[in-house]
Amino acid sequence: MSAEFIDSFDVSAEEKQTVAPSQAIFTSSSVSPELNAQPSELVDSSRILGTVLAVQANFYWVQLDQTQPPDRPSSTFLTATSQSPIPTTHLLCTRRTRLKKIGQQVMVGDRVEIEDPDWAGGRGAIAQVFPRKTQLDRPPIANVDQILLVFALAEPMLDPCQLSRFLVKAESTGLAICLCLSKRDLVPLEDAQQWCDRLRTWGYEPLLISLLDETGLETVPARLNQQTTVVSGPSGVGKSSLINRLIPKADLRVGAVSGKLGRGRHTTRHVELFQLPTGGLLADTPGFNQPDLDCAPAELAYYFPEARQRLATARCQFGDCLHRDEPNCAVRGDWERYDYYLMFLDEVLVRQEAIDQTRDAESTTKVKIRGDGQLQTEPKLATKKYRRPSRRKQKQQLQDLYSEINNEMDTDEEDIDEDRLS
Ligand SMILES: Nc1nc2c(ncn2[C@@H]2O[C@H](COP(=O)(O)OP(=O)(O)OP(=O)(O)O)[C@@H](O)[C@H]2O)c(=O)[nH]1
Ligand SMILES: [Zn+2]
Repeated sequence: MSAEFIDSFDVSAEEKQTVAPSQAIFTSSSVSPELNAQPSELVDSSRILGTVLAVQANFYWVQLDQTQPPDRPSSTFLTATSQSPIPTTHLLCTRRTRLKKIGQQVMVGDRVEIEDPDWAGGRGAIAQVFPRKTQLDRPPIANVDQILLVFALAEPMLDPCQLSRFLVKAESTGLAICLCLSKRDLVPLEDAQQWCDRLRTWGYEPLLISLLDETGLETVPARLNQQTTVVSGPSGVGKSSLINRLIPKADLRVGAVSGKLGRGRHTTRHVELFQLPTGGLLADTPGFNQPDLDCAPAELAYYFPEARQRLATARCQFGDCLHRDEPNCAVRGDWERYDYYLMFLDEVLVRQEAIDQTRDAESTTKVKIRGDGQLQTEPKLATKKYRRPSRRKQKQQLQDLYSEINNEMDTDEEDIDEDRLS
């Protein structure tokens, strides 16, 4: 996002679209049918199409597909307010009232059509949001193709359980995953190679990089080319450093690893897509160390490539097998991460149970047996706290209030008398 975009609008911290570090990451939601009902992007050079790179309050920073309107010469325009040059590759847009009325949100990553461009002022209005291919809720980004998961080989130490947790969370989005092991310079080459071999048995082909001695960096752009990628990983693994290297314009702050836990400072706040020089878009996410696992217990096995592979070639005896101690289970076995599977399964089962209990407690109907023995569903009475008090109780409350006021008046009078005396 340009500095002008951030600086020209005085928005409060609450209004800015931010992702708190405590939030679970990679919550994806299914794409709404209304969105899919909208017209698609037709090839028509008279239409102004673009991608939303950043959102702040009610303004959208849109990168245009075409660098300038076809009927205008290539040039740079000045804004009336800042007098700083705004390239015609981007427009600062509002959302058409019609979209607001139908509740159409505009997210970072959305493909949009712009109307009424004010080329000199660098402004426009979003008239249409095209159907989303994918939608992440946390961080809120549309049309993401893949997740670049960065883990350091050291500082902070690579923990296979934590890595598995991030991988499961990333797998649950259904997006492609690119795993990157950073800080190669901090461990002997053999150790790094061992990690790569180990991760291959998990079903991943990691990139091995070091920003310090610049090894492996040439492998990264090819994996990001023409894709929209979200970078994720624990704090302090070098995500911001990597993005700054790939996109110097991004200028993300790099935090030093600090504290007993070897955690990095959390410096990443805005949800924003940066353009890769080679083509494609990249978003940073805040570093955090413990993503919540919130998938359904029955889905969990599918987020381990090793289990997925087993299920592709064999079937468990029971359709609802959770792959613990059920007979003739195709998943249970001596694969390295099976114990992590069991551990995460316990976690999602506990969570599921808590959700079920809340649902029962919040149920608004109750089942009654009628005189003729038939079951009948009827609405639950409001809880006591919302029931209207009885007349007797109301009268009692009034009397209490009356005597309370009388007592207070007596006390006040006594105080006044005392004042007079003193
Ligand atoms: N030795 C070594 N240090 C690195 C490398 N890459 C990054 N660092 C250092 O690691 C520390 C953390 O880097 P950041 O880029 O801030 O890490 P981050 O993942 O963005 O951290 P958060 O913003 O907390 O999520 C900084 O001190 C970097 O200089 C590397 O390849 N080798
Ligand atoms: Zn099974």
